[in-house]
Amino acid sequence: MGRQADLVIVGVSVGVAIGFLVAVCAFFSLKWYRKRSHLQHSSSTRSVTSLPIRMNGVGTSIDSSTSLSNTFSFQGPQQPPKSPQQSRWNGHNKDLFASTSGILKYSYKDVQKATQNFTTILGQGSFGPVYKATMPTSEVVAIKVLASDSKQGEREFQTEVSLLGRLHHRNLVNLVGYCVDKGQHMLIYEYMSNGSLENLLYKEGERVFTWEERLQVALDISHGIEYLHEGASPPVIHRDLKSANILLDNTMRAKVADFGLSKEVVLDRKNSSLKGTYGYIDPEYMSTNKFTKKSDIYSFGIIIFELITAIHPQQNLMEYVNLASMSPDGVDEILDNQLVGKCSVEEVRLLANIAHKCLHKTPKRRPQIADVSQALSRIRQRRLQKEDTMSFSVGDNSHFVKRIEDQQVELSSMASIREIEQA
Ligand SMILES: Nc1ncnc2c1ncn2[C@@H]1O[C@H](COP(=O)(O)OP(=O)(O)OP(=O)(O)O)[C@@H](O)[C@H]1O
Repeated sequence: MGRQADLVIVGVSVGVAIGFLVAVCAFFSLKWYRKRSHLQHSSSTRSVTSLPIRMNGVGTSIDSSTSLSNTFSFQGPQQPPKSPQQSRWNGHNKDLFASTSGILKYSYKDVQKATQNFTTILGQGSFGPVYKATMPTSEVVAIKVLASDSKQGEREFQTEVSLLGRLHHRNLVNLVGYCVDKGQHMLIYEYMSNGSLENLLYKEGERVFTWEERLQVALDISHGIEYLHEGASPPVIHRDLKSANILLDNTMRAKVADFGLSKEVVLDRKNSSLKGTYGYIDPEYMSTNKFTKKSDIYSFGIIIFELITAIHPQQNLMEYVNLASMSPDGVDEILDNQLVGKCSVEEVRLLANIAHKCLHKTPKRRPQIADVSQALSRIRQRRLQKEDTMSFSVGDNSHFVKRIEDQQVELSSMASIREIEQA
């Protein structure tokens, strides 16, 4: 009986011990499971909702669900080689593109707020409206909203984002951000407070546009194109150079805008396969359908004549130019009224001569953009030298005036000495 009681006690103790062990194991397993599932949850939340990135010194976050990863691939020279860790995070590479190219990605909400719910319209282009906006970084920008029903617009949007990510020059309008959210595609550019060259030349009531400013604008455009043709790798042909695509900043320095957004030309209300804008298109391109750098040079020649004459290419500019070219001083007759008597006729003729070369019928005989820049620089240097000579001669006169004044002082003091002696 006593032995039986011992056995029961041992059995109960073993049972209690096993039960305790099982309970302890269950407790720790539960704790470990909870910890693990929490970690998994937080890491998946991070990768699905937002990626914190830092660009241009500004911290921001990108919504990975709206990344461009599924729509196009980017292979710019500035993209750093992928690290093994990056390759594993394949789904987020395009967000890294946004950070490496320095172009910020904004949400629809950000843009809506920055444009005061799209009420600050600057103008309407063929791709959609453009709004003025102040971003959370307090930078003032221009936001181009691409029409959502335009398939071509979407393709061009992708082209421009990838292009501009690698193109930076002081004479190009910088892309500073973009938004692809809620079915909308928007491009965010630096704000150019003096608007387009087209508005400056043709809108009534715009400020006086001096000859010196026009020469500088021509040189700025030339440098912008030079960067596209000679500096970018691979080279970029603009395809839609026109005064509406030249924008001016607060100091009246010009920048080339809208590369990557060239659109098809509408002829007889039908889209042709040609790209560009009526009045600026190289006739050689119209007949061969081959667009080269020299077609951009042609369009630039037209812009130079706009600067000289303030006649719009869609208002028979070329007819006036051809008529004027029949006599050596013909260009004086078509000079913008604002400039008459306020600029050097010699300089006008030199500039017209450059424009004529750009418009040569045979593309091969048109100058390269670097030659155009040089020729424009020479006109400006010439003017600066002239100004120097003039200021030197003005300086000489003042020297003579000073000497005469000194002599007068000397004479009068001599006279007063004589008066004293006589007294
Ligand atoms: N970065 C900018 N800063 C200030 N204003 C701008 C900027 N970009 C465009 N605008 C203005 O917005 C208007 C529309 O510009 P947009 O580039 O869309 O069309 P466009 O070049 O005039 O015509 P198209 O689309 O037919 O080429 C123009 O009046 C232009 O001056």
